[in-house]
Amino acid sequence: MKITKDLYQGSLALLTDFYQLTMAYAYWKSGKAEQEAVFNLFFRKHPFQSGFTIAAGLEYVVDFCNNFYFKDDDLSYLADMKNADGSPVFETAFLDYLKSLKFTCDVDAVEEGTVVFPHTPLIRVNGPLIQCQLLETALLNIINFQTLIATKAARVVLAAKGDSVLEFGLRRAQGIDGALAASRASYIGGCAATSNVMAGKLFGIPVSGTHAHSWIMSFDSEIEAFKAYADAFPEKCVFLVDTYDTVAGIKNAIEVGKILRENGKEMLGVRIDSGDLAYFSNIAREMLDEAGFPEAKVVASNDLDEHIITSLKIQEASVSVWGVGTKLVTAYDQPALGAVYKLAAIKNERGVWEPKVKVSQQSIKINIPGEHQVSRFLKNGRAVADMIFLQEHKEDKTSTTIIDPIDPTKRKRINFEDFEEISLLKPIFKKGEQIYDCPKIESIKLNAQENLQHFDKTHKRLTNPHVYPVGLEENLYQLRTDLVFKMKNYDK
Ligand SMILES: Nc1ncnc2c1ncn2[C@@H]1O[C@H](COP(=O)(O)OP(=O)(O)OP(=O)(O)O)[C@@H](O)[C@H]1O
Ligand SMILES: O=P(O)(O)OC[C@H]1O[C@H](OP(=O)(O)OP(=O)(O)O)[C@H](O)[C@@H]1O
Ligand SMILES: O=C(O)c1cccnc1
Ligand SMILES: [Mg+2]
Repeated sequence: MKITKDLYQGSLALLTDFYQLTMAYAYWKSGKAEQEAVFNLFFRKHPFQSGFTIAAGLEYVVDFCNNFYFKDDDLSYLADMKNADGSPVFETAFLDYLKSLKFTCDVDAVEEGTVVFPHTPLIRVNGPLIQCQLLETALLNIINFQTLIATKAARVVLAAKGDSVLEFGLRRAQGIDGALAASRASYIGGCAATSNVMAGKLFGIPVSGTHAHSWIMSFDSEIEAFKAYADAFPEKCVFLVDTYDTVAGIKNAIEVGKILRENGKEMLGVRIDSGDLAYFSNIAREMLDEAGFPEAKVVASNDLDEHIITSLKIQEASVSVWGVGTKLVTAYDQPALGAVYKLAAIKNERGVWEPKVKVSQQSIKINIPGEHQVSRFLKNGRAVADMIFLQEHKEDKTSTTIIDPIDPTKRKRINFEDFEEISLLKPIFKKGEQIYDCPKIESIKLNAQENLQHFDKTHKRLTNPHVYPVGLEENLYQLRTDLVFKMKNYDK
């Protein structure tokens, strides 16, 4: 689908921070607009203290880049902006330049659903400085949120250990767009369906659901409500049993289940939305089994997340479908992923690439200079390490050492012939032309599942996971160290 067309009616070029436009103007004014640059989008820490992150949002980025242009009304809005002295912020010649601006960047990115780690670029943009700069805010907005939610969903789904997880978040999501993007990302992360009908239509996600307490309350009795629902939806009966008394509710559900069966239909299950979910799900399971409904499912909901689901599993709750809303779509325990977008290299006036670093007191904030590639090494289908490197450093080598970007005492020797090597960054745009077909959401979801299977369970543990090694190829590590020393004047 065309996200900008269907959701936003056109270009999103103004979906940016004002400072991107002021920098763009100043780049143009100082003659730097067309200077070639490389920017990397990466995060520094997994969200939720997770041992892995699931990349998501690329289809939105592709659509954003394809529709990256300034409309006439965008330009008149900018033309009306005034400085304190009443003069225009942007001169007309610059606005004319923006009007004729065409997206001409190369974009390489990891595919949606890929398991990713701190420091590795999720997106690499190579092109005129002004364009690279103008993409920053929107790319971060898109990737930060969808990657965050896909990761949360993957954790919830891991906790559910093969049970279906339904995403019920729309009513508590962060606004309309937050809800839609969250439903999409939740599906990528492994949810089986969403309650969000518009997300179903826009993204091709399965839609499902049960019914609410209001349905029961609108009748004189619970059993009448169940019967009426069964009349309307004989194929889709999941009865919400906790409006008045959960045990009595399960009895009523069984009674109506028997009527359905007499008519050749099967009750799908019951939903419990309050109280002790371990206690009531076990009672429901026993009562359903005893009454001859072993196939009927027990659905649980009510402020669930991966930790409560894990606890309920440990308590041997008899839940087989989990409805998860608020804590999933709002990423309740960590509401933002902190991915950043940093200049990594720039071509100087003599046409020579210069790698760039931002020096920081905190070593985690020192970026990695240069135009990177990322390789994942697998042995017998199991991922063992990721390597960030510069192409020219790897050529002619049969082995190398990778070095942790934060703790140089952590190293790993890599003999290339011992591993299957996968290149994570795929070409998406070449000189502004899209050369990548965005996969269907089903294959993105499958990609996430297959990717996760490559990782040892110790990395997928929800608490205190084992850290997966990601390192800089030794020459890149040296380049970065030398550059930091140079910028800090340590060599003087
Ligand atoms: N056996 C259990 N072990 C751990 N957590 C549970 C268990 N049963 C329910 N929970 C969780 O405890 C919390 C209970 O919240 P709360 O007290 O607000 O719900 P409630 O009073 O049962 O329901 P409601 O207010 O919707 O009628 C929910 O997050 C729920 O998922
Ligand atoms: O709990 P969540 O993970 O967000 O899942 C969605 C919730 O939305 C519905 O009720 P709602 O919360 O609107 O009302 P209730 O809590 O009074 O049942 C549903 O019954 C779930 O409880
Ligand atoms: O279909 C449901 O059961 C549902 C949908 C949204 C929120 N809570 C529950
Ligand atoms: Mg609730």
